[in-house]
Amino acid sequence: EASNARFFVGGNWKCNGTHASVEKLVQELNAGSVPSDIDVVVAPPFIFLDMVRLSLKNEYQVAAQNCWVKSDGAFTGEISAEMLMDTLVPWVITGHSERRSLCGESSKFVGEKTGHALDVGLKVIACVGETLDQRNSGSLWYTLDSQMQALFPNVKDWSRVVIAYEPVWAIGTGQVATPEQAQEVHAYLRTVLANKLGEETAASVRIIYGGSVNDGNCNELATMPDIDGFLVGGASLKAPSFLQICNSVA
Ligand SMILES: O=C(COP(=O)(O)O)NO
Repeated sequence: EASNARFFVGGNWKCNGTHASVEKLVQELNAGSVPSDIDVVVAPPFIFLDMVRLSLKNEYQVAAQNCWVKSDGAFTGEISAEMLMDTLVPWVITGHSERRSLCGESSKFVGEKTGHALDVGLKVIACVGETLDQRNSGSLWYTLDSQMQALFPNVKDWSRVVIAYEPVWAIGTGQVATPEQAQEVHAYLRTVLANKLGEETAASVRIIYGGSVNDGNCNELATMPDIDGFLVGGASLKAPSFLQICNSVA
C-alpha cells in the first residue's frame, strides 16, 4: 500500500525542451525547495526522461507522459510500461486530453492502458476532463462519469492512482476554472469514487486540478477541500512559477 503524501503537484512539460533548456530547468529546480510532505512529479518528454531522472534531486520524482497499452512487442514507436519500470521511472500520465483528441485515445483504451501500467508496477496520473461543448451542452457529468467508469474494471490498486481533472477549455488557454467550478467537479469525482470504492478509499485518492494553473491562481484553488494538488503545463517550464505552485499547496 503506497503511503501517499496528502498533496501532489505534477509538471507536464509536454512536447517541449532541448538538452540545454532541460539542463537549465533541472538546475533551477534543484536550486529551489519544495515542501517535504507533498509529491512533486515532473514529466519530461521521453527523450529527456533518463537525463532528468538522474540529475534531479531526490525531492522530485519523474513521470512519463504516456505509455503503450500492452507489454513489449511489435508496436513501432511506442514505449512500454515495462521499459519505464526498467529505467526506474515510477509514474506515468494516462488519458491526457491532448492524447484523447490528437491520438484518438478512447476512455476504454485509457482504462486498459491505466490498468496495464498499474499491473506492471507503475503509479499513474489518470486524466479526465470535458470540452467546452460538453460543458455547454449539458453533458458535463455524463462525460466525466463515463471517463471514470472506464477506469474501474481495470484498476485494482487505487493507492497508486492520482486523478487529474483537466477541463479541456482551460488547458493552454489562460482561462483557469474558478475555484468553485473546480471544487464542484472534484467533489463529484470524489462521489463517483466513493460510490464504487467506499468513502475511505475515495478520500485517499488525490484529485488534482490542471488547466492554466499559475503562481497567481494556485493559492485560491488550493484552499478548496477536494483539490489535492495540480497538474501544471506551461507554468511547469518556468522553475520560479512551478516552485511557487508547489509551495502553495502545503
Ligand atoms: O495540460 C495540462 C495543463 O496545461 P496548462 O497548465 O498549460 O494549461 N496539464 O497536463
